Amino acid sequence: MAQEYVLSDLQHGKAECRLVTVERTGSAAEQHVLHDLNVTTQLRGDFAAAYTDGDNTHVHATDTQKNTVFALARKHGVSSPEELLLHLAAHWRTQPWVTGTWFGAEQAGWARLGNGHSFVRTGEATRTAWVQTWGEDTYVLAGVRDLVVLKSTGSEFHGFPRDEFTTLPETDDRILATSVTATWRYAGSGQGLAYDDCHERVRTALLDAFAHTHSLALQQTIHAMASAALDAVPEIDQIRISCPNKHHFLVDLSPFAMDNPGEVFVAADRPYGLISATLSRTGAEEPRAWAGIGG
Ligand SMILES: O=c1[nH]c(=O)c2[nH]c(=O)[nH]c2[nH]1
Repeated sequence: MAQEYVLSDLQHGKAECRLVTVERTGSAAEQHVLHDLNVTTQLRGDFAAAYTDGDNTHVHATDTQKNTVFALARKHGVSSPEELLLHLAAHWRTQPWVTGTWFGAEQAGWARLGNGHSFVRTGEATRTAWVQTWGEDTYVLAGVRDLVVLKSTGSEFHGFPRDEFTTLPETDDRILATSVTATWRYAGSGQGLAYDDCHERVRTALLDAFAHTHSLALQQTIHAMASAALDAVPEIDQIRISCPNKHHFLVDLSPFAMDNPGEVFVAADRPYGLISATLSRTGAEEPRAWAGIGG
């Protein structure tokens, strides 16, 4: 007898559409506005026949989805990654057989080089955004990744359990370094907000909290950063932060008859601690909003 299996979690779309737009003012001394995005689309819906029978009647081709990214960028412009994704969601959620959508974007930064049309890539961090719909519900999330920060003092780690496998010494002064991935969810349906401004305020809150928290654990710093973001930006309801602990170990220079009073370190790249948490306003948990969103 043939086995019965359950087919689920069907989605298809185009990953990593590299979209670059140039907003032109048309004046003689043009100040172009550049947007550099990496957009991924995913549709959920009644697509089972394509998997079971190769029947593509309901399949909105991933090529069509890619074209829609570029066409809607032309039609609406790209005022922010969130707004472009909301236009994509508004388009696709009304198409036949589509019951849900998922759109993600990463934005690379470009800084001006003075003449209005020349730019240099800023490597500091990548801005991220997601819009997803489940039936009538819309969720807008945004974030930052690869925000690399370090403090050369003001970090301790002690009081942890010791057993037969523990070798880590306790410390009251160490380097704390990490690469912050933070993702936040805008309250309610998350629409109609000043996304660039919100992004800047969250980023500032995260960096200020990192700098000004005297850290007893990276966990405590993560909590301080998340709280600072929720305090500073009422437009957001939840924030998830994930941080690798980029260990810096004091080098033993005693074989060379040298001391090392916290000045020479080896930066180890792996393994690394990996620590994360989500902080939500009370009652604001929305697990569906986070489906398919890492970090
Ligand atoms: O801030 C830290 N948190 C940990 O959980 C941990 N574990 C570890 O080995 N070092 C650290 N540092």
